[in-house]
Amino acid sequence: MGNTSGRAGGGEHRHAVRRVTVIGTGLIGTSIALALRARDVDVTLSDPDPSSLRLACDLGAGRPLDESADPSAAPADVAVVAAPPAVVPAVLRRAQDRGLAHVYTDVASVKASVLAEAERLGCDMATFVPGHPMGGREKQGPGAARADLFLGRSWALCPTGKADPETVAAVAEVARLCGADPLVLDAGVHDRAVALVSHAPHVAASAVAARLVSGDAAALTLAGQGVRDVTRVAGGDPAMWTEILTHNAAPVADVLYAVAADLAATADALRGAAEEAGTGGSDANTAVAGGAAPVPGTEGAGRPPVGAEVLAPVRDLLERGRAGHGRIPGKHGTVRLPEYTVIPVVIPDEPGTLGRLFASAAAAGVNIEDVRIEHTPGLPLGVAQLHVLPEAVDAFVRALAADGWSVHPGA
Ligand SMILES: NC(=O)c1ccc[n+]([C@@H]2O[C@H](COP(=O)([O-])OP(=O)(O)OC[C@H]3O[C@@H](n4cnc5c(N)ncnc54)[C@H](O)[C@@H]3O)[C@@H](O)[C@H]2O)c1
Ligand SMILES: O=C(O)C(=O)C[C@]1(C(=O)O)C=C[C@@H](O)C=C1
Repeated sequence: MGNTSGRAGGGEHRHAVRRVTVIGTGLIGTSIALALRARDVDVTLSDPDPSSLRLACDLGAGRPLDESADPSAAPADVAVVAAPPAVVPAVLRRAQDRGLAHVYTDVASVKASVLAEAERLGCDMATFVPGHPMGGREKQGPGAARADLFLGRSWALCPTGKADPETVAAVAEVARLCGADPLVLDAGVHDRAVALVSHAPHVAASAVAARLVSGDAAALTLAGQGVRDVTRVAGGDPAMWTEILTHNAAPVADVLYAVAADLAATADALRGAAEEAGTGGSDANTAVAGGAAPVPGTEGAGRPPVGAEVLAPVRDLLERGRAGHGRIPGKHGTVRLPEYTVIPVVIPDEPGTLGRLFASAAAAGVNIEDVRIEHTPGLPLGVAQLHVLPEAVDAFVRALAADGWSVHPGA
């Protein structure tokens, strides 16, 4: 990105942010509000969907904005518009007209189109600093919100040049209060960057996941962590993602053509290898249902190995893939998240099991910080992966074992 980007002033222009209004209490708005509440910021909330607003308030994300009062009498320091990209400019314009805050930002996943429309609608660009926190989930709504969603993540800020440094500093402070690292960059540069690191990967994940729709049930039973990792984001909301992709269409298309070319070259090479090895078949489900097929490039089938030059494009993609993966900065940047120890517990797949397990934890005085359940369809057992603080592990394992649980520390 050369000199078109930079970390937002690290203290030079620190701005005290004490009152924030969040407009749109879905996943991102509520996560921001929860993070700000944890730093004692006074947060007011607004959403056209009363059930989202109520749930956000019940989660402790803030109190409802009094829509009947005149907000310009006591404007918030910052208003955060956390609505879908297409409505952000109109919501911003209305918030500015009402005088809700001194400074405004948004969180939309695309920036150039939002900026252009905000200008077209006559929004005040001197008080608007477009933003995009690079943390999220494949779930929607306030129920999925987490105060730690942005810890150690970059938070893009794309000021137009009309906003003064104090205004940019106020929004950078919101990002910092959420535990993120603000990064100032041009909107077009931002959109090309997220096409590469977020939007095209989302489409690629969906393309892989879409193959599973017609996948044989027997094949899906073999799903392990690999396919879960590769397709996690494909669980996102299709309506929201269609909007995001449409707003960043050209940069995403560029990346997808390159991905498609790599996939096509790899498929051609593998088809060539299969033909050379005389194994020909092309249906993944047939391969699973019909037993083991000879692996091209090995001597196992009693045929000569497939030539290295036939497989060169495959190897080349795998090498470049590993190199690209290695360039992704550490998941949480320089921020250290609490380290939890994972305690696997084998649990029967029957009603009430988790309740009893949590009751055992509570009786032992141990807080379960997070829980994941691994469960193979059709099996009567699953594994609950309980995340606890390291200092609680010994007492916890003893207590669970004493209660008769099949507990497997270190497994
Ligand atoms: N989901 C992610 O991982 C992620 C990450 C970073 C940024 N974003 C961006 O955050 C924004 C919100 O996404 P989300 O995932 O929180 O979606 P969400 O569906 O969880 O929440 C969107 C909220 O906006 C509200 N809303 C709709 N129209 C509105 C309007 N006119 N005025 C005010 N509120 C309105 C909805 O009622 C809903 O509560 C989007 O712009 C998205 O691009 C999403
Ligand atoms: O982690 C996820 O689930 C996300 O999809 C988050 C993610 C991303 O691609 O990193 C998705 C869209 C956003 O605009 C920002 C972040």
